[in-house]
Amino acid sequence: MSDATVLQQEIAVEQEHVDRVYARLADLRQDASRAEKEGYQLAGVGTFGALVERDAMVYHRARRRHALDAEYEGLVFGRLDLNTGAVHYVGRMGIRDENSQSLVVDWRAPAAAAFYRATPADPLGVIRRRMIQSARERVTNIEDDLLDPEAAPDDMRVVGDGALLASLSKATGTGMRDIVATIQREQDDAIRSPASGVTIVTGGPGTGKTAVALHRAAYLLYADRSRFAGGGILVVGPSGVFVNYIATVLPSLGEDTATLRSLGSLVVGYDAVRTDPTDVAALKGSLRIRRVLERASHDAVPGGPTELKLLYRGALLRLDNNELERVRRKALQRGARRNEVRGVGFDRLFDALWAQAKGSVRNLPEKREFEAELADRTDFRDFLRAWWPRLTPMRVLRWMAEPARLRAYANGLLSRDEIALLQGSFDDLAEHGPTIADVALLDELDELLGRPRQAQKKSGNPFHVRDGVQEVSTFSDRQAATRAQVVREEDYRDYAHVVVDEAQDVTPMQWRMIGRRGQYASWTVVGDPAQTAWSGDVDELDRSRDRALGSRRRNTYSLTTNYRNSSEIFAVAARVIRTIMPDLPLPSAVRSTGVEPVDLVVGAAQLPDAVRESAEKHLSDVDGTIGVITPVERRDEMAQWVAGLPERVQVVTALQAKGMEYDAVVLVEPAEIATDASGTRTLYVALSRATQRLTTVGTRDWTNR
Ligand SMILES: Nc1ncnc2c1ncn2[C@@H]1O[C@H](COP(=O)(O)OP(=O)(O)OP(=O)(O)O)[C@@H](O)[C@H]1O
Repeated sequence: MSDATVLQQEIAVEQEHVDRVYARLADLRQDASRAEKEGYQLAGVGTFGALVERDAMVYHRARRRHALDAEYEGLVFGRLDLNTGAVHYVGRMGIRDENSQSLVVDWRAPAAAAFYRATPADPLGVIRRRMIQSARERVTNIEDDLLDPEAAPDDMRVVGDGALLASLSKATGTGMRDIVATIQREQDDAIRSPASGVTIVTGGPGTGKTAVALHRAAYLLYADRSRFAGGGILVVGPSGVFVNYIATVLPSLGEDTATLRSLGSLVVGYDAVRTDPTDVAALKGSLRIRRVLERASHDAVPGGPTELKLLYRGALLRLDNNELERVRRKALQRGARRNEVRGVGFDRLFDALWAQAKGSVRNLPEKREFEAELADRTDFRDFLRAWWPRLTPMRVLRWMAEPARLRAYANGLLSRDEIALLQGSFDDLAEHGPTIADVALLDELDELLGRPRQAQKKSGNPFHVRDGVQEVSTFSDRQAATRAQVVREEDYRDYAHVVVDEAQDVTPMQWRMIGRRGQYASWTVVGDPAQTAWSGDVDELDRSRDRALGSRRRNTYSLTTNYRNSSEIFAVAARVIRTIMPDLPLPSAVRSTGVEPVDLVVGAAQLPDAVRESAEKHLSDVDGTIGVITPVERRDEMAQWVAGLPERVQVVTALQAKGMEYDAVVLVEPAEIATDASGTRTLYVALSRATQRLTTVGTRDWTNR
């Protein structure tokens, strides 16, 4: 029998099982819809109990239907034939038949672990591992690994060679795909690492760190749903572009309890995309800026009153600037937070006025009455508001735009050159909002200023809009929601798990910002030190990370295979990083396309055409996305050069390219990116984004660096 015939026969065998699974899925879906409809009909009964029941039913069934729909495509992707004679199918969700027999095991269940972990050396009871590829409900291909030939029955057939490679050669879409069907063993170790403590995953470009981090989030939700869905999972990535790219992975895993944020949007109310020049970003990211902010948070309000004059029962009470300063300083002693100790400041002001009044006012009433009389006066209240207003972090950060203030706050903490570097970097705050680095400063100021105590606001709507079940709003749902903690206040901070992706680029100040949101969390931290753009103090960076992670137990994993780049493309990236890190262990790229990257050096006048033509060429070379990666300063001009090309062509800066992946990349002016060691690491990142094709275009030769 030919190989092709055997394959067709085996496909037919699997198709039979897959048909059963989809038939069962259709039944379950119908059940869910019916129950949902019945739930709505209960409304007609009109009793309170019926309404409560209705909403609970509708809510749960709608969720169930949503889950069934989300996992439709490629639902069954694996089969294990065990030496006990048992057969397990592995898929995106667990499904049982009407007799509660398992038709598919959820990929995260212990019974599915062998699918990812079994090797010929350690088959874990698996004789044959089969990967089943399908399009919608049709099985299209099968790839087998025979792990324990000695135990294999004579009639067992083994087909195919390389499901992983087939999956890696598929075109890249605009969003990241899940890898549940082809998770490799070293990745699976990290995904199933213990739920508590800190899981640290390192590895070179394309080794699946992001994929592992996200699948780990899905695994944790499966392994201990009440803990992780209840507390929530925070996923932090470097940029908005990146967060959009990975946003598609978690819903496809059926999870809706993860909050995805970029470093510029972690603080409520901000969605920063602007970047500072590298040296400014390093300064703003360094812990030394904290003391500068602390001074600002205690300073007098610009334009605030410099004296207090009150005519009281015929006598003039007067506090000059020195006196006012003394009162303010005293109230702000020992790290007091300005917005929280307003009352203390006011009390001290009353004390100072009282002391004066005692010497100059006849018929002075009791101190209490004296205070009440003053507190009733509009002129006095106006003074208090101007002298000690409630300050927002943004208002204080804007003070730093004033050179004299910045110099005063930074005096003795930053060098002259550093102060000069910062000068001007806060000028655009009012008009353009904060930069990504500023957001961590705003969070720090929020901490330093504190917040006035407020009555707890009741939320009108207990549900996030996210899962589309807005209609549930009864008492029972609210209770259920509270149990599941679907309700999270806007500035929620008590996450059960925090995932930090591209951790090598998180600055010390940003670690503080993230740490505030993960005080009770377990953590997954993934990154690659060789890809960092950080140009500041490395020890300080390590210390801040350690402080955020605390003394929790750490489990460290390293990934060694680059699944993204063709070996031809990664060879170019590897050459670049070797120039500054000759001994760095690099991952091995498993896939060769036989196509060498192209390097073009052209005159400045030809650059726009060369970029556009390269992008056009790649449009015909590949089916998926094409990234045009540019130095930060050239972003806008590049967008013009490629204007009008299909949406598959996306312009990003070298910094925005962090974590991203494209089928083809046109990298513009590499020499302008690699101006120093940090720039060389950024160039390494940019060069390792493409799966199939890479063209570098510039006006200068950059290869002999
Ligand atoms: N086991 C796997 N099966 C199939 N594809 C995989 C596997 N592991 C990783 N990939 C794919 O390899 C590519 C790179 O993965 P990912 O982005 O997670 O790597 P990374 O280590 O975070 O990369 P970088 O550090 O360069 O940003 C993705 O397209 C991912 O889907």
